[in-house]
Amino acid sequence: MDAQAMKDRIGFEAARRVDSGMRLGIGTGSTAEAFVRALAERVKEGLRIVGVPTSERTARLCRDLGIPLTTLEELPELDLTIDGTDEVDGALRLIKGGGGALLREKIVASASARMLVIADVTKKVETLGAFPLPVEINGFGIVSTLLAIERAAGLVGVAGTLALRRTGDDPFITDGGHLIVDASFGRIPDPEALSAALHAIPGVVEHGLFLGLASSVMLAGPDGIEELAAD
Ligand SMILES: O=C(CO)[C@H](O)[C@H](O)COP(=O)(O)O
Repeated sequence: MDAQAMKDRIGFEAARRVDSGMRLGIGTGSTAEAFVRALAERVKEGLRIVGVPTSERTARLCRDLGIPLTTLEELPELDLTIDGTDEVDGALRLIKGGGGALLREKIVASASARMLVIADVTKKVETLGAFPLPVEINGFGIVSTLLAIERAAGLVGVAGTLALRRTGDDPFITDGGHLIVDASFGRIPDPEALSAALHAIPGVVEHGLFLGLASSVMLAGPDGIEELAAD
């Protein structure tokens, strides 16, 4: 099964977990898009849901496919968020933000009673950190913020290069108008400590460590779907 077929399979399975009447957070990325396409088919067949998208990109796709949308202002509490991930460990801790939507993704997941994560098996890791950690930062005082990130990381035993994310020659700008720094720390032995250290930096808007948010994870592989659930 090729990569797209695995995404389509997991997207289809995730869409089956959605019940009529649900208030749904809708994730961002290629796996989330496969879910959106499968969800749209169910909506056409009569499934009644209302979704809150985690990015402008997802909002556009949902609108094109006829999925009813609202905002968190209108609907501040959701039943379920379904989203992809860049990495997941055995404790269901995630690194997200490869698509640059981590801030809205985290706000939406935090407003949801449950978060179902969908991915292919290659995203499962022993220890988080092979995927560079996206850190969303304010545009003011970037150099000071980068130095503070380096210092904070050092205090919790990680180090590595920081790269400002770009789109061509220009900095990548998030839906919230911020910048993203991709931090290649390698192995992150204590994600909770790193999360707290990054949150203490004023220029850091949010980071891509999603800790204690995922309730379950469905991983598609060549032999079928593996499911991991929080204790
Ligand atoms: O966090 C994300 C976007 O900010 C995505 O969910 C993550 O990057 C996974 O994307 P894909 O399904 O395309 O591999």
